[in-house]
Amino acid sequence: MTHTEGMLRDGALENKTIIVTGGGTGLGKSMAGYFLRLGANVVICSRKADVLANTADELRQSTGGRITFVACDVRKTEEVEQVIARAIETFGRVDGLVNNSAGNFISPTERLSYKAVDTIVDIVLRGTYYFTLALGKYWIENQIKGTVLNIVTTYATTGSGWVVPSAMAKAGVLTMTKSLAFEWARHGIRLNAIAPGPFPTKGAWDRLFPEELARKFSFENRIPLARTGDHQELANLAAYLISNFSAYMTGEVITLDGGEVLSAGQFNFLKEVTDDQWDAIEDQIKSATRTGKTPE
Ligand SMILES: CCCCC/C=C/C(=O)SCCNC(=O)CCNC(=O)[C@H](O)C(C)(C)COP(=O)(O)OP(=O)(O)OC[C@H]1O[C@@H](n2cnc3c(N)ncnc32)[C@H](O)[C@@H]1OP(=O)(O)O
Ligand SMILES: NC(=O)C1=CN([C@@H]2O[C@H](COP(=O)(O)OP(=O)(O)OC[C@H]3O[C@@H](n4cnc5c(N)ncnc54)[C@H](OP(=O)(O)O)[C@@H]3O)[C@@H](O)[C@H]2O)C=CC1
Repeated sequence: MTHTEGMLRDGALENKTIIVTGGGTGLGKSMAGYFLRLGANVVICSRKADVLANTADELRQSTGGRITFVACDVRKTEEVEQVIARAIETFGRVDGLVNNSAGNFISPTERLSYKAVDTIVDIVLRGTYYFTLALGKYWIENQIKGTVLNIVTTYATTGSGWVVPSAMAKAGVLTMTKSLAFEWARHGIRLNAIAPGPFPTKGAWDRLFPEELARKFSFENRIPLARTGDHQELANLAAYLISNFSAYMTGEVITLDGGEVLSAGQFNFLKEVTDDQWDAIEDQIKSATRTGKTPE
């Protein structure tokens, strides 16, 4: 068994219909593909119909699963409602939602126009609460115990410079996850989140690690487990959180980042100390302890 293999048993998502926003590319496509392999019906949506059509064809062929797509800008409530209506029309009902669509790019915040900030916040935060609200109403009205999975970031909790609109919006999504998890628990609706570390995708890499930067900063040095994530690792966790296996979990955010977020640990700079230096340090500390002892 390796981390690049599917984790859940065959049929784990049978009879579930799951909407994956931003499912035409990157991590959304990988999650959609794995959900199909586990027997789910999948609806992918995003702005680019041609990208969605190609992904739907590819995944249908590779998995033999049932998938459809609807073009939708998650910032437009009418389009969000159309996706849900189409999903119900095609598959009879909706059981799960993965809020995965996002926009992001690195920039010094003082260089941003109001519109640039609005663009990111609207895709990430507004898009997520539009979809969640629309489906939540449908689930409550139809007594369906739906499940929401929100894809956030580790900096939704820590904050981060140079991606401030994304950080503000993802933090809002995380707070919504926890708040609604409590409020809607009485309807059997669960909400959880994943905070991924770096998982190579074209969308993220083009906007966050342009060549100029990629040459300078290596993930091997920054990430304790010395690698980026594999899409299947994220898909495994996503499938678990959307499945009935996680029925007792709600309001949780799970970090999947090879330990990257732990770099804030106050003594982690000691990573640079060699074994010889540790010998000397140990002697110094023990000697200071001895001389500091009260004489008998
Ligand atoms: C490894 C750790 C990962 C960390 C976490 C990762 C989080 C992620 O979210 S990665 C996912 C990244 N994927 C995407 O962003 C895909 C979708 N993105 C896009 O389509 C564009 O990048 C978009 C977000 C800018 C939206 O495109 P569009 O709706 O076409 O918007 P405009 O091109 O019209 O731009 C709107 C506004 O923003 C200004 N702007 C755009 N890029 C930049 C930039 N690089 N620097 C500064 N400003 C930028 C643009 O100029 C527009 O503003 P105005 O000029 O005032 O009109
Ligand atoms: N890759 C990584 O290392 C990390 C990613 N993440 C998160 O993972 C998720 C997926 O990112 P990733 O796969 O890397 O990047 P992608 O760029 O591949 O995915 C983003 C998706 O969002 C869609 N999208 C953008 N704007 C809109 C909109 N207005 N309406 C509907 N859909 C929209 C895009 O499709 P289209 O252009 O067709 O609209 C695209 O499919 C995001 O939530 C991201 O924040 C978090 C941490 C790390």
